[in-house]
Amino acid sequence: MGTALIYDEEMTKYKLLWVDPACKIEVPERLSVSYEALVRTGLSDRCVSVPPREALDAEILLVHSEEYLEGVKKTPHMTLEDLKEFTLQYGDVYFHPNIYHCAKLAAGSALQLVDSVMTGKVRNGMALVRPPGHHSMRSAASGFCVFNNVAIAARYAKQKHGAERVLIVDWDIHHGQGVQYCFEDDPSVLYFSWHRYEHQKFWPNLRESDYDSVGKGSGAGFNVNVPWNEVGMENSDYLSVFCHVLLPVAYEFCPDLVLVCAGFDSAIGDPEGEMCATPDIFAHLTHLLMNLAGGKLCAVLEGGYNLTSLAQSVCQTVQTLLGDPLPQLANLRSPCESALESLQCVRSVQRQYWSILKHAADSATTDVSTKRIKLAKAEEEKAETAEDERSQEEKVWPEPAERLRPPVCSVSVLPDDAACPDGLKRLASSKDLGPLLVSRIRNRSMEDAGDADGVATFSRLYTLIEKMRTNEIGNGVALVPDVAAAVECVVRDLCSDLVSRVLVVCVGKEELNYATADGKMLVVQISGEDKEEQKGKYYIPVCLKKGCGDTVGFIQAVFGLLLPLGYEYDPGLVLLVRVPGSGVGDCMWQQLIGLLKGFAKGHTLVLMQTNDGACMGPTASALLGHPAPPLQELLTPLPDDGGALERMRERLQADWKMLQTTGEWVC
Ligand SMILES: CC(O)(O)CCCCCNCCCN
Ligand SMILES: [Zn+2]
Repeated sequence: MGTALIYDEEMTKYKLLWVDPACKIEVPERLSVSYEALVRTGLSDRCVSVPPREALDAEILLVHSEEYLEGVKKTPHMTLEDLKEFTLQYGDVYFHPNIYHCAKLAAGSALQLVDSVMTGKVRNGMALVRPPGHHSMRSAASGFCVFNNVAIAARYAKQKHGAERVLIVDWDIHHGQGVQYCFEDDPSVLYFSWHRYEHQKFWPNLRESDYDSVGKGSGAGFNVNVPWNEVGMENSDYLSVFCHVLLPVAYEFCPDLVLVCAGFDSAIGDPEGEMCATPDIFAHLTHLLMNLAGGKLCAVLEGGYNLTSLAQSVCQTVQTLLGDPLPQLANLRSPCESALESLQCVRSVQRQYWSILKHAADSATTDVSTKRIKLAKAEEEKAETAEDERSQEEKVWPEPAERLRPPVCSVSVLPDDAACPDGLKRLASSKDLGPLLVSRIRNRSMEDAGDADGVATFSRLYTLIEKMRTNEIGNGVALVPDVAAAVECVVRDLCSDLVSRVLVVCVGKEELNYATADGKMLVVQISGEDKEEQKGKYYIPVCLKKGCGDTVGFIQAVFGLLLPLGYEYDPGLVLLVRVPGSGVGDCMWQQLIGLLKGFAKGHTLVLMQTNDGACMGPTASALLGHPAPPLQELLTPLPDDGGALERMRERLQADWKMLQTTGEWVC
């Protein structure tokens, strides 16, 4: 299934008609440069073009009041003076004779996108719209927004398509207060927003944008705010919040549909955000959401005012929606102190609502005086570096790397009598390994590798790994007689001269404890076995008391440990090993394969035991990029699992900074 793209140049036909410093950044070129970039890169041709439509009154009234709509309806006939007068009643927004028409098209575009995705016409999609929507409220325009496009889309998805749970992810750098107000008492819509806040000093300067606004009444826990109290946030800060807050909660929420308030003013170079995350981060943010809701994801443009980073970020997002390999995020740094403090505050306030966060460090015992002193200290430090004097130095960043699709997506290495799953190509050709490697293979591993087909298997694996390295092949799955022996052979003999860092993810209890101390491989083993302490930095046994069948425990391990480790380690290849009898469910297995594609440009080699072939179907489906089916409602985790994982994370974070979730300050 394809990716929808909704765009119409009509939405470029309104602009600021008078002087207003607060609004001058919201220009028509935002839309045209974004679309032109998609055309120039060939991405628009690969999308399913879906036309926008005007939202109907009834649809707008799903969120807005009659009197507000009636007022906006009058603007096309207003004189310039009337338009200015009408505008004065709202903040940081402007009206234009054509903005009502464009606002209906923007909202209608979001609805067209929801229809296309919910009816299965496409898998996912993006709507390039203006005016944006997430600040507009029931009876007020705000922050360049007239109608709340995404809020209307969420209500519409529930009413028309029977969606029961809708997740709204707002990665725009401003707080979408309009969305928060709309759903704060509604447990069927989970609103997540991060936003520049600076302790309420940044627009819209609302007390209710802070982390302790968790929703009201039955909606408590279904509003998640992550305030950024400093500028300059980077890729690692964004990924930490996704791994340690949004994704665990989103998986527990188990939405039927994901809507993204896709604002790109959170990217480097934007005058509003003043952040430092690079455009390719949106490839990963999009990817990390694509296995929720069976892949049903609708991204609707909100902000983004640096035309260069906006266009690049839009392309990164659409290219990921199309299923292309992800860019490698090089040299991630540690989340900064301020981000860690926000992370800790959010997790501690949300832990009472989300069992998956149950064991987050509890800093509810806020020592206000300490915090006040520290804040005062921070303020005076900040005063010294008087922000306004700080030169708005031109930010520069590298153009995102090209993301080439390999000619062959997925291959299989199978015994001759095993059927090749549809969609996969059977790797027949096997490189002549030469006597040295053959002898190493023979004497290293088990007896049956010694026989002809054993060596043939390994020579095919070598070929496969080599072709992944040259990006001729995306990923692959191999059935081998004995996975434990095969892993050792692959890592020690085949990868050693082909790949610099191999992330080995082992699901099940096989003894794999030969992690090299030199960091050439990182082994994360998830099993039900209570392992002795981990050996060194590069062998991390994760024990799930209820075994790998425990969905919540597994999700906690994936997001709390595996993904942050993987991002920090930045492997050139992922080796995913399925040990027979691990008990991991097919859905979880497919989710895992889907998520691990975010590493090593999607070069994953799955090793399974020949007698485990029953799982070949789901494995092939996930390797081919089909969205993993939603996990069934997540059950509450056994207390000890969560606690054990938290303790393990705290122990490991000295070595692995992406595992940190607490700052030195209490919040
Ligand atoms: C969609 C959006 O969230 O990007 C809209 C942001 C509105 C910002 C209003 N203040 C602007 C102050 C100018 N320095
Ligand atoms: Zn914004």
